[in-house]
Amino acid sequence: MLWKEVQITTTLEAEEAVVNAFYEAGAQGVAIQTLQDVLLIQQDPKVNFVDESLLEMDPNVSIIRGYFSEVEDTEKALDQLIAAVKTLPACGLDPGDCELMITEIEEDDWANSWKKFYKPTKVGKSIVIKPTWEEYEPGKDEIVINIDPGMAFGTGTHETTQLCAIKLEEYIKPGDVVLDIGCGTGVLSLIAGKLKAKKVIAVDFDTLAVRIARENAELNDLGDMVEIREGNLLDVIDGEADVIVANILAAAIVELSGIIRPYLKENGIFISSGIIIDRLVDVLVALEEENFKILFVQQMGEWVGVVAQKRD
Ligand SMILES: C[S@@+](CC[C@H](N)C(=O)[O-])C[C@H]1O[C@@H](n2cnc3c(N)ncnc32)[C@H](O)[C@@H]1O
Repeated sequence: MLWKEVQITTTLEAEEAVVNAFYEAGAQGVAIQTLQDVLLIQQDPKVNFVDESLLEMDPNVSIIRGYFSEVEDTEKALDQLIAAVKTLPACGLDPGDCELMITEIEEDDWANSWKKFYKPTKVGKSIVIKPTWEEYEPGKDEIVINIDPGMAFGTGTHETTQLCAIKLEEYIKPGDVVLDIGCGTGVLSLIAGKLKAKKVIAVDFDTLAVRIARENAELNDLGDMVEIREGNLLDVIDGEADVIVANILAAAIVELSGIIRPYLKENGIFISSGIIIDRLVDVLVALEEENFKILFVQQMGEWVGVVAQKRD
């Protein structure tokens, strides 16, 4: 179905009034974009990529986009919208230049527009994480992971994923048993599989992530070796692993630290991330209380990755 996207660039003070004008003119949906919002989105751990050019936005400007379906009389809607915006100065609001842009978009393009920002990403020495729809010619010794993230976290572009991936590359030995707690798209499990782990068990409590991770395992011919289970943290795990990786939030890493020992072999490695720098101390204290030796701490942006080893 075709949609008309009508964009008006206005001032922060006129933002609310312009949004109202959009709705009164019959817009089916309205999206607001300000520099403030972009900065907030960038800090959200569930968002993997932000178009860098958005960070150059004027901080005093608000871009409002309204969406009109083809069944509406868009000409009439536009006239009504423009008339409403023109009344704003009389109400004491300065709407600025009100630059207007109208674009026709396919509904499908709208839903998939984020895909153009997701490109193959090289992580560590040999890992390349690539979206399924991009072509990539691997170099010698490169390991390519194909990912279709759908709505799950884990494109490989986020600092926390990369912190874990780099350490998996360093610590996994052929034949290892690996657990991936909070697997999202399954990206870390697939890396472990391609690094020749013997068995990988991945867990997520999000049903959608579990489905997407299973699809990605099949896509990478790792369906037999990487097993995806739905559940909370270690609830659906039995047995011991050589390496456990968990890219969740600090609170979950602290909780895991207290229950993880029985699931790790002697001298086993626990790689964790998703830890915002302010919570690093809590994680380190929790690990030390459980007699883990801290082998490595690395920061990327405001995120930290920690590698710890189980001691007797
Ligand atoms: C930050 S994402 C990491 C995804 C992927 N492992 C990566 O590194 O890109 C965290 C994932 O953990 C899952 N998660 C959060 N809390 C969990 C819990 N208590 N038990 C299982 N999964 C959890 C979320 O659903 C999400 O998919």
